[in-house]
Amino acid sequence: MLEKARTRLQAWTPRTFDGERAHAAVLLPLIDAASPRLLLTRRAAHLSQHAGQVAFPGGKRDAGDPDPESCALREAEEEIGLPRERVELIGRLSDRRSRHGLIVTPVVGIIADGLDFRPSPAEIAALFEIPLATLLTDPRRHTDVIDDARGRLFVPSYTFGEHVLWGLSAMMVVELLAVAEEFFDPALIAALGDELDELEQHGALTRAGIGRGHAHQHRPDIRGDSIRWLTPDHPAQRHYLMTLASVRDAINRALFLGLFEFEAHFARYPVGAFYQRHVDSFRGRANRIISSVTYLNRDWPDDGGGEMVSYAPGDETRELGRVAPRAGTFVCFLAEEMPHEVLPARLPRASIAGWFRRNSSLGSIIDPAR
Ligand SMILES: O=C(O)CCC(=O)C(=O)O
Ligand SMILES: [Fe+2]
Repeated sequence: MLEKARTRLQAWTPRTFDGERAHAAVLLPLIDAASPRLLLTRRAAHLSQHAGQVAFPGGKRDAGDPDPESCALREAEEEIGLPRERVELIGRLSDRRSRHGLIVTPVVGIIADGLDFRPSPAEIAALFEIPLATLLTDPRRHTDVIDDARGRLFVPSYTFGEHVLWGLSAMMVVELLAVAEEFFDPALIAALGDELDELEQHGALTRAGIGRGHAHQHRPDIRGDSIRWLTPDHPAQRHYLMTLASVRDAINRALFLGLFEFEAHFARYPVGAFYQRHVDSFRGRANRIISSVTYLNRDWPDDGGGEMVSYAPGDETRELGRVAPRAGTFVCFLAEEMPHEVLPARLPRASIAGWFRRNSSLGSIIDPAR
């Protein structure tokens, strides 16, 4: 598992705060064991900031720290007595802004099992470890709704005995799990890619349009992909639909969204094709609640283009982020909220776009599937 985490973190582009230097750093220590564990601390009760809270070892950058890694390693050495030469750094996660306005860069490191820590009583009240496998079951006790400069965030709060892991540290854990864990088996992604190739060779794709029912029209100036709806008749497609049904259940458990159905289509964007900025559902008019996209492109080059660009809900000019369409990458977002577009690609681009639906009719408007 850590082998994968290593390669996946290396390929990950964490978000940074534009033009702002990170002012603090923390170390997420991953203990190398058959079932890897994450090492956490509870800060001493008498500290001036974040007293008694669960956190990763770390702190503010010194003049002597050339980068966030040096800062995190120095702090970990001071706080828990972890010698820096015992840490194999494997990557960074996205910067986070603390409640006090501090920008924190998380760095991830692997350490051996059975190291002898020496927590500093001045700073640390307790050290504890949580298996990644436990965190992957999403054992949240509740969900905190946090309004942040980037929008509203739903952040899990986990309780482990007397320790509560929440806030910034929980966000870091969620990102680590999302990056390090391979959600889809690469063999499934490859099989889906092969099925799409085959459908294309048999002329089974149709040019995608925009609008539903009578309003449906082909507008290659707006979107240039060709599609085919997934069916459970093919093993790989069935497996994909079943996996997404488990995602639906997990989302319903955590967020009470009442998602009911899932529909998805393969999409092939020829070289140079794009999909202009749009939202996938119009507020109150339809029942697509969450959009999902899974990319199928093996060995996608850094300069391949074809990124999906997302924009801030309510401010379509503010870019939120870009996702390269690399095989196995999976994205999910609120269908009515988030404008997004597909940039032209240098190579044919393959994906599966899907929607979790709520089954409802609103007055006289009955929203049909598709
Ligand atoms: O392929 C993508 O990245 C997004 C596709 C999309 O926005 C859509 O099909 O509605
Ligand atoms: Fe879309």
